[in-house]
Amino acid sequence: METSKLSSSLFAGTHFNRKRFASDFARFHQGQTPSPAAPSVPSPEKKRKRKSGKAKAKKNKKKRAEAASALSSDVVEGFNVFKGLEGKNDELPSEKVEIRKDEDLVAVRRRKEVEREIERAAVLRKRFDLHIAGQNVPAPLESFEELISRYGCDSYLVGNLSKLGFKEPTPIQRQAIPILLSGRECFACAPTGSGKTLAFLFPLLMKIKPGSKGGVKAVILCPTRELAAQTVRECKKFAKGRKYFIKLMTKDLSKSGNFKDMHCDILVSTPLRLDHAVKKRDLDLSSVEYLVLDESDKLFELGFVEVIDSVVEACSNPSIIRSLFSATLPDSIEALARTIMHDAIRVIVGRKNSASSLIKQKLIFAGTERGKLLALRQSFQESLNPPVLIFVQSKERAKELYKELAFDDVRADVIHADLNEQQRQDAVDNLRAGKTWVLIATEVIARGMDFKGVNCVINYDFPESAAAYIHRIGRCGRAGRSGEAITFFTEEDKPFLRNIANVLVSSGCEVPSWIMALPKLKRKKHRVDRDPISTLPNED
Ligand SMILES: Nc1ncnc2c1ncn2[C@@H]1O[C@H](COP(=O)(O)OP(=O)(O)OP(=O)(O)O)[C@@H](O)[C@H]1O
Repeated sequence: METSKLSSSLFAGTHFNRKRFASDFARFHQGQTPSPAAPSVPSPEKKRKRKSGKAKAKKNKKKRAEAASALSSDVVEGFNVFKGLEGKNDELPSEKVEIRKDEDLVAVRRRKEVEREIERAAVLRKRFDLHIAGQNVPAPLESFEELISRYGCDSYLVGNLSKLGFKEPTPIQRQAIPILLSGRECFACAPTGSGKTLAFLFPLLMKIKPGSKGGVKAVILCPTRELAAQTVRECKKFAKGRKYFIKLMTKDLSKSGNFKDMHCDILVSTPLRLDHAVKKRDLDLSSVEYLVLDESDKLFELGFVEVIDSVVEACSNPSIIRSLFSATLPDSIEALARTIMHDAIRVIVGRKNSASSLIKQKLIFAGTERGKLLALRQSFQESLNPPVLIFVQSKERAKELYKELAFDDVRADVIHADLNEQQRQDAVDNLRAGKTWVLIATEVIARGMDFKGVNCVINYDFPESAAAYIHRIGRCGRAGRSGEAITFFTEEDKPFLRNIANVLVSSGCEVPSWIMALPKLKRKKHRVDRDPISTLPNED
């Protein structure tokens, strides 16, 4: 970025009382202290020179005042270049001049320090492809150790990260953690598998006293039970060795929990279970200091909005800090979410709503439903690189495909909403443990689930939106590993191809030109009625 562009974006949207401080700026920029002595009568020549000099000085003063005013906005915590300048005027008595000079030097030093901090932050943001919007955004982290030096983090917690093999913060962690630690609300949009979970959990662990009494301190909402359970597991790993009460809102707890006697620092739940507990079991959320909406765009989708509203209302602590995290954040959802946020900062890593660049994506034309089954078998014969996730559009189709693959020589399993909680968890665990090679799934595990080792995602049924596509394929290519995503399409899917093709193109994958020439569709979602999955001829 050019310097001028960089500074204009850094300094955008600032306010400063120029009239009040202009003389101070002019002074410390010129490195001179105005003489308090009475002025002598100037000659006409001197007058003219002084006039043009004055005009120049005025111009320079204005420029400097503007630059200094800008500096005051992108503040490094606790710094204010102009601290202590209030209430000064130009006509200082002579005995104060020396003090004034010292003050000027201090101010210049402070200003330089702030400039250096701003430059350092800008360099880091550029390096890690971080894009921010908002006022007074704290500088990104250079390392996890900075959490100790800058924010007084318990070195034990940082030690846990290194035990987990986390050497460096990921880009979203670099920026979102300081934002939350500075008590600011935020919208965070970063690619799948880029470490958003730690980005919202770590500030909670740093800020909340373990085992504190007085009610729930943090609530994390996730769209599915599997994701909520995974978040609890992750949180416990990061908090290991400290006695936090980290609770998952299970079905039983939601229906029959005695919340008055419950010790809970961090509560993770799906929206409906939490809402049920609040309304039917008198769960009090008025002490909640942090509310995190993970996969926030999903939570704000129709059907959930009212429940979210109700939970937000129940978290009535006026100083609550809310944050929204997702790999996709449509403008409409952001606008809706802003209505509940307060002076929120927006952080985007890379390009908004794009797929992870670590995934090699392919579109395959399979013609018909029967063609898809043939293509799948063929691809397994050519190369089966387990673990593989296969997404279909409904639980009926998941069962049908499972029946087909059960006769083949692949260790397949299935996960969908008709299975009970334990069966769903077993299916996930078996894939993680390598006992199953292929897991056939519905949207239930499309979001947030962390399968580190998944090598390939196959969209057997075309995804219903670009966001669904990004989340599905994001089950591979996580934590810096590469992955492969294959998407089958039939004649029926052709009108919706372009939306998905745009995602491929924006992450640098090749797409045939005829697909890019297809008309753009206004409708963002689609679901095709499909023939059942079967190698047997149709009975009718
Ligand atoms: N700083 C780090 N260093 C190394 N690995 C990390 C780091 N932070 C997170 N991870 C690992 O990266 C993986 C993905 O993290 P996480 O599940 O938080 O991704 P995400 O951004 O929430 O993805 P999604 O959008 O799919 O929910 C996890 O296995 C996690 O343990």
